[in-house]
Amino acid sequence: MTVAVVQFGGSNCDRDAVQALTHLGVDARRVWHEDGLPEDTTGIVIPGGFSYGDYLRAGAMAARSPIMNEVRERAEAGVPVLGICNGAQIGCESGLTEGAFTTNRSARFQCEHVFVRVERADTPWTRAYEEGDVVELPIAHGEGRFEMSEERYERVDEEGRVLFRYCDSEGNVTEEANPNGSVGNVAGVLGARDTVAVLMPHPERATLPDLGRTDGQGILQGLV
Ligand SMILES: NC(=O)CC[C@H](N)C(=O)O
Repeated sequence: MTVAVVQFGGSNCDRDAVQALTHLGVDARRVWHEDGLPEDTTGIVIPGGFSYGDYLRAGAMAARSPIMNEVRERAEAGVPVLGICNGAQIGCESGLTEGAFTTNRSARFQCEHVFVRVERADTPWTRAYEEGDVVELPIAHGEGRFEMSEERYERVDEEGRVLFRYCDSEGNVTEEANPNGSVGNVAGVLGARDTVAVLMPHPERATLPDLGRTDGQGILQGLV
């Protein structure tokens, strides 16, 4: 079993993802985007960073790399795909998930800890949690505001595609707990299949015990 952590020019969380997955006993390796996905890929992580310097729009250029065609094909075949932060932006830009990530309401880069509520506990990414659980994770982004039209958001919500919502420490989804102005406090969404998910917070930065909290471990276990 091999999880491919796809690296673009400007990715900077690829090593962190490999290290966190290795800690969980997963065989994970970095794959340079031009090299394509290895035949034996059983899971895919699109890691965080600043692919192509966030020029144009964060994730827009990496989404057009040919490897993303392979990622889409594998995703359709049921291979689990997780996009984290810049990887979430690439996921939306490449159509793996709906919506878009735009500039934070603050118009600033934000690096802090947030709470997110588990909205669906019956997915590979959230098996380790109960619905309504509050998970503490780090965020570090300038373009993390999840956006889509109101009608589309209502449909996505009704279809149960919202995986995590920003909340306070008690699990209340409030405007104050929304760090970036995301519609519906959405912090993470599912793709067409439950095996595809993208999220702005960084579970790989909350997995190694040496780094403090380990709330993110369960999310990465979705790749196992
Ligand atoms: N940590 C990240 O992946 C950052 C994502 C992106 N560069 C942004 O600032 O929004």
